[in-house]
Amino acid sequence: MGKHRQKRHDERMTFKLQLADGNSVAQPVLTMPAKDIHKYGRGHAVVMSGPALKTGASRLAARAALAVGAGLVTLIGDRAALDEQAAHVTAIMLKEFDPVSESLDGRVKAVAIGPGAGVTPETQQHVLKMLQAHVPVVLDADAITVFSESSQLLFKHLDQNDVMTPHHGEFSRLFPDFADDEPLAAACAAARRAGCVVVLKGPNTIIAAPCGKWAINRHSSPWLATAGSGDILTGLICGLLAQGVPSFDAAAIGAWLHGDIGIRAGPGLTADAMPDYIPLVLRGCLQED
Ligand SMILES: NC(=O)C1=CN([C@@H]2O[C@H](COP(=O)(O)OP(=O)(O)OC[C@H]3O[C@@H](n4cnc5c(N)ncnc54)[C@H](O)[C@@H]3O)[C@@H](O)[C@H]2O)[C@@H](O)CC1
Ligand SMILES: Nc1ncnc2c1ncn2[C@@H]1O[C@H](COP(=O)(O)OP(=O)(O)O)[C@@H](O)[C@H]1O
Repeated sequence: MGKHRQKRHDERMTFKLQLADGNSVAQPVLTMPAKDIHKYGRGHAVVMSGPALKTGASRLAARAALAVGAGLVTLIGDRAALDEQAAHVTAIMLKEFDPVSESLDGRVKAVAIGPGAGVTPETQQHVLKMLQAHVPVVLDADAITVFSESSQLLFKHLDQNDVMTPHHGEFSRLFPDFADDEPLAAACAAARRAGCVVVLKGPNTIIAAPCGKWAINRHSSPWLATAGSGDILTGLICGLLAQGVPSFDAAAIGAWLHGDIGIRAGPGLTADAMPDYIPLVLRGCLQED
């Protein structure tokens, strides 16, 4: 394992993954946080903003990370991007930050990068820099595509605490030799090769770990096929990781919660509206003493 990881605190873990029939993701159990918890105890998540005029996708991810329970969420990026973000967010914090020359605050517990990032050399640099930090990283969208021609470089920096969330198009670019395989076999082979958790998205979403463990989330709805829906999933997983949920469980629970949003909301669902369903979805999972 290349990266130093922070010790996970079981008392901080309020989400429990449940599997039915061996590998089907079932409704997770959410327990109340400790009475004396504070926001840093619930975890600080960081989402890398896309550049100006491409900030929407990262904002969706940040909103989902906060709503799923991270105690604090910060969008990081350049000044022009943050000026745009500032017109839209309130509870989410903003920090001007250059991942190449600066390091993350030691209290950050999870990072998401890729939504709206752009397929550019800068995105590749930013991803590699984030992967050198001490925290789990969720890679989505352009953070995956940008390594189409240099997948080995990416795989060298990933470990089992990281999660990547490709749709089939992104998957085919990074794993062209598995792209035509049956999805379960493809996702498992990809996780082994990449050395991280792979979430192969679709009507059924497959979650595969490098150790061979896998699960399928069938709890979903075609209303989720809407622009920005995957950015919400990225934020959910990042927010769960920030709360100390282990990466495989965070990916599987995130997929179930995402599906539940689609089922509850139904027709007319847009990604903008998805974070508003998260409290309802979480209440459905809550086990009160
Ligand atoms: N509100 C926003 O600002 C949004 C920004 N987005 C960003 O837009 C950029 C491009 O992302 P896209 O995902 O649209 O495009 P991609 O750059 O991944 O390419 C889409 C191409 O992949 C193919 N493909 C194959 N299988 C697919 C599948 N299962 N789902 C989707 N496409 C598939 C499509 O046919 C299409 O030609 C990313 O940076 C993304 O984060 C999107 O997330 C949508 C919302
Ligand atoms: N037909 C479908 N049924 C169920 N879920 C779907 C369907 N189509 C897409 N989804 C889900 O919606 C999300 C779409 O993500 P993605 O393709 O990355 O879109 P975007 O880049 O616009 O955010 C994924 O989580 C995927 O599993």
